[in-house]
Amino acid sequence: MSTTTTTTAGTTKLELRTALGPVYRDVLPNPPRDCTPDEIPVIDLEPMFSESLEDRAGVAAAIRAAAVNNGFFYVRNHGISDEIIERCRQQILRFMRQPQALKDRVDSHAHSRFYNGYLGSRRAQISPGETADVRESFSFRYAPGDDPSGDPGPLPADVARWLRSEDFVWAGTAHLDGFRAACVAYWGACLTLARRLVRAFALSLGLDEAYWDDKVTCPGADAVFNYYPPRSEEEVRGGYVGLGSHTDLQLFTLLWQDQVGGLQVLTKEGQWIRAPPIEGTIVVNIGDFMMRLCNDIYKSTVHRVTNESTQERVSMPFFFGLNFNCVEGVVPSCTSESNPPRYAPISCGDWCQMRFKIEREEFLKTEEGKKSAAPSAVVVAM
Ligand SMILES: O=C(O)CCC(=O)C(=O)O
Ligand SMILES: [Fe+2]
Repeated sequence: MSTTTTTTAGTTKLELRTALGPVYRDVLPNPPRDCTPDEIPVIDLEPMFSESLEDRAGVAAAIRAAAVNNGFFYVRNHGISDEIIERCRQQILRFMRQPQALKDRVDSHAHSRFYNGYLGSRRAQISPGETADVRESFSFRYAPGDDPSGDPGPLPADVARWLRSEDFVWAGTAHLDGFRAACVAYWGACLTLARRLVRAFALSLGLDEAYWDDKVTCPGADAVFNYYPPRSEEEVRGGYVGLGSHTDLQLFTLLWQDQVGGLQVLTKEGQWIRAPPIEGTIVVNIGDFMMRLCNDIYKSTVHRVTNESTQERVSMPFFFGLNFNCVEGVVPSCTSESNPPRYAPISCGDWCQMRFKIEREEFLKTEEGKKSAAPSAVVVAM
């Protein structure tokens, strides 16, 4: 590949935020280019739903190959219907196109204890060395009453204390007929798919398929609906990003994106590659917690988004992890006497909380962040 011949002299350092403090990556000076099918393959999930273990093992092997490489792949035949996706996308557009005051009813800074609700454009900055994010988002989390596998019923206290859903997100959007139902239907379909996929991941790591089954009963299942408006002239001139460079936090992310494009992935070599929309697919990428559990065999890969088009862009990631109370260390199949665990066990909940907190606290110290501390009733002029 031509990128490997570039000398290190022209590289730049990219600072990334992690739960444990900053880490750095070298980035080549080459402009972003399209990915090749080897770099971000398309995996057909049809055989994952087969009765035959051999079929399922084939999918697991394909996942492993992608996960050790760039940690990103597309899946098709994933089982989430076009109707569920389209209804959700339409409702997100409807929510985002409302007057600012209506969106601020569910403002995250003002109302949420757990980073749920609405975040306006330039109200967060995921990457410390880039700009605030020109992205609006609406987030909600696992609620037992909405679980597509059925309400798990009364939860033990150590599980219940980790529940992160908040009703204000639905109370403040109740005027949008069908909004909640469409969001929850998409979220539920993602959760069902993720619980299947986590079995394929277990198989891919040489574990029993059921290895994590009882640890995903009340899981990290965070929907974050992203809306990237076309950037203003000023934002284009200022080199504003849509969503700055970052890694995802949990086991893996399911990411539906519309046809506008803008997602980029940083390869091991330090080359930005575009992950263009492919109709009928969902992007899957490895998160930091999975990388910990498999002792770095699978890669939690840096990615970023900028909407360079003149259209609105919608993406609908779903972040999937273990039950937040589960304290999990490196899995047995990824460690040996000669390859000891690099990471201490930690709960998925603590892991996520650490980074969300750092991100919010650091942002509130920036100039743009200080404006977010304004009372929610005040629409702050940008
Ligand atoms: O919008 C996208 O394509 C990616 C979003 C993303 O990376 C995230 O929300 O973590
Ligand atoms: Fe992401």
